[in-house]
Amino acid sequence: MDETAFPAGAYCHAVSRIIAAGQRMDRFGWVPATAGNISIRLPDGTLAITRSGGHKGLLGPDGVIRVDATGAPCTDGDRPSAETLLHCQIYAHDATAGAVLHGHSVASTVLSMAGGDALVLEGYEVQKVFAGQDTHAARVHVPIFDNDQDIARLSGVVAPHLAGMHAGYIIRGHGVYVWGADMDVALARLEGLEFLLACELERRKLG
Ligand SMILES: CSCCC(=O)C(=O)COP(=O)(O)O
Ligand SMILES: [Zn+2]
Repeated sequence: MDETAFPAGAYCHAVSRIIAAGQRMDRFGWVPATAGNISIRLPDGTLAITRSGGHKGLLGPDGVIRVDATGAPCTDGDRPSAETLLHCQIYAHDATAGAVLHGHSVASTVLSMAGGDALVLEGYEVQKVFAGQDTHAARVHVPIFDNDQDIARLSGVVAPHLAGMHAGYIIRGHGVYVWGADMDVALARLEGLEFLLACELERRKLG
């Protein structure tokens, strides 16, 4: 790592934030098995991101690696998240994004498999956690994209929709992507979105 590229300790701080975020997501059951991935943008534009295949609730410092803005590992042989390109795409699209979170909750998985190309959430006080949502009477539109094992192709489908998003997006039968200016904001948005999805699932069960 080029330690001169940003303040000393910034990488270590990012790693500890990612480890803590993984633990928090795990407590909610949003990263079962080896699901999910987490990243932080570093001051030089590179990313600290979870290594592919590890349990995100049990990360150690070795479970986080560094990639460049295109997703290429900074250390030969490192294998970043299989979904790194989706993180890179968000950072490239939004210059203010500082952290990206991806989880596989039951609610996002089940609701997205019920059909449709978006979830529209309305009437919930918690939706005010999203930028531009000043009242429960507004509508939060969360797009749903069909899952695809070809992440480059999937990112091409997501790309034209990024500009209009304020709460993140869902990949069908897979999970959510959420981001924020820093890890605290990203976690608050993830928690807010997952709360809304859990409510929506309960409402539909009530009929
Ligand atoms: C068992 S989860 C399948 C892969 C996935 O969707 C995911 O989020 C984790 O992949 P990664 O390469 O980031 O560990
Ligand atoms: Zn995933």
